[in-house]
Amino acid sequence: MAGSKLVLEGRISIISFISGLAVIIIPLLVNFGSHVDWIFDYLTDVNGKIAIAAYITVINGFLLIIYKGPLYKVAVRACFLGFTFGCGLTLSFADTTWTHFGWYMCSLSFFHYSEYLVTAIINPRSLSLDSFLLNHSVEYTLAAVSSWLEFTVEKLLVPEIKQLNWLCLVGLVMVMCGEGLRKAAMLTAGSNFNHIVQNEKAQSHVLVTTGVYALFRHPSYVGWFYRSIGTQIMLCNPICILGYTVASWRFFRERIEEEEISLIHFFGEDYIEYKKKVFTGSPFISGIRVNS
Ligand SMILES: C[S@@+](CC[C@H](N)C(=O)[O-])C[C@H]1O[C@@H](n2cnc3c(N)ncnc32)[C@H](O)[C@@H]1O
Repeated sequence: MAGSKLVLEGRISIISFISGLAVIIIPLLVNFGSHVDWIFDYLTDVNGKIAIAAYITVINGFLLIIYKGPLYKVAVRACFLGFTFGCGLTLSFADTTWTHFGWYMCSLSFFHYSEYLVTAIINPRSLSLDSFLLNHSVEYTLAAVSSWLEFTVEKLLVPEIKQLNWLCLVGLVMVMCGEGLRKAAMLTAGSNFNHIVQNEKAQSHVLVTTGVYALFRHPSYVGWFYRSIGTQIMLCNPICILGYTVASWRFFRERIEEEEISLIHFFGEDYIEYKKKVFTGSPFISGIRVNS
């Protein structure tokens, strides 16, 4: 991989993500006087909303003219994620009680975009629109929508629990560490990493046991697990903190067992030896039992 060029889809996704992200310059271009909370004024102002809507419409029009068919589908998704990141960033710096939701918007859009970009770098042969993980599963979508609903309802009924700054910071740190660990795992495993668990061994598939794989057997799942709980801590969503913890723990317990059956089939004794030495990384998950 070293020295090789990023595939066309990857390059288009970067341009499109930045085009969406550039929405942050709109409030900077418009002079709203010397208000301290001028970004908040801008966000709530009708003209501000019209400017944002006009911006995204124009950018989408450009993408539609420049890119055709499958390339447009990549561009529009990356642009939407960049736009969400930009709106989240603007909200984060605004003088509003929605700051932590702004952090959440940034973390969610960054996660989905970086999954695509890193896949384009490490394993372009497996790259597809699914690499954005936007349509991961019905359960995943339901979990996301539930967290937005819980945040909104509690913000209306018990607004004080949404302002626990220290807790939001703990969540933010968990999100950043989890995200970092996941991306480190993807970059370490390289072309051996695939969003779809492989049941047939590719000729080039080798067992990775170095870097973060020397610390944990399933570092990308560890990262995802803590990152997803971190998003709910950041939003101070008590119901979803519990729900996300239980649901993701069950999901990864099953997933790790299934994956390890294939890995033992692929690498035999080498994987069994590796399994003896290195912990899965997830609490109370030991992986597939092997009789030796
Ligand atoms: C979504 S990746 C997850 C990798 C790993 N479970 C983790 O959490 O970092 C799934 C793919 O990685 C492959 N894989 C998992 N562990 C591996 C290892 N130590 N070396 C090489 N390939 C591995 C599996 O065969 C599967 O196709």
